[in-house]
Amino acid sequence: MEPFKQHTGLVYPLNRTNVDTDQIIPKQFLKRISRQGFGQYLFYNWRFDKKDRPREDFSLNFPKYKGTSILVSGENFGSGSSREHAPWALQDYGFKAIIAPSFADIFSNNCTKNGLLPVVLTDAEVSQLIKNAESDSYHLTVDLENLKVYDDKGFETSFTIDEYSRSMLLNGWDEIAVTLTHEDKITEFEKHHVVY
Ligand SMILES: CC(C)[C@@](O)(CC(=O)O)C(=O)O
Repeated sequence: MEPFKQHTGLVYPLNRTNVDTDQIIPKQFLKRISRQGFGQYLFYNWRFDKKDRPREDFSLNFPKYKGTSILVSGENFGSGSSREHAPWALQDYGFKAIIAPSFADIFSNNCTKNGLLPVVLTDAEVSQLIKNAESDSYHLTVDLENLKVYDDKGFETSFTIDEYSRSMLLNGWDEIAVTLTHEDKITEFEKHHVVY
C-alpha cells in the first residue's frame, strides 16, 4: 500500500453524525470479488435517486467538491456493520483521510489496515473545518509524521493515533507486511518447534 506521510487536499464537509457503514456502502453493492471499484457506490443512496440519476441536492455532487480527498464529518463515523468495503469505497472514491470527533472502533481499524487515515479532532475543531469547507473551496494538510492538521490560513492543531496504526500507515504496511517484519524471529521459532 502507498505510505501515508502527509497529504494536502480539498476538504469535503459531511455535516452529519452517526454516518454508518450501510450509508457509506449499501449492502446491495458488496458482491464484488476485488477491493477496487467500490467508489462508484460510495454514499449511493444519498448521491443517486431511485432512477440512479445523480441527486443535485447532495453536496458531494457539487462541482466545487470535485477531486476532494479529505472528508470531515460528525461524531461516531463508521458505526454499524463491520464491512471493510466502507474504507475501500471511501479510498476508491479518492479520500486519503477522514476527520471526525469519533469513529466506530471496527471502522477505524479497517481504515488503518487499508491505508486510510482516521483523524480524531475536537467537536469545536470539526465544526470549524465543516464551516470553512461549506463556505469555500478549502484545503487542509494532514501530516501524520508530525501529527498535525493545518491550513494555509492560520488553523493548526495536533492529533494522536496509536503507534501501531501510525507505523502501518507511515510504512504503507497491511497486516501481512507487519507480520513479515518479524520473519527472522518466525523462522528461528520454526527451527525449534514443530509447525503443523
Ligand atoms: C460480512 C459483512 C457483509 C457484514 O454482514 C458484516 C456485519 O454485518 O458486521 C455486513 O453486512 O457488513
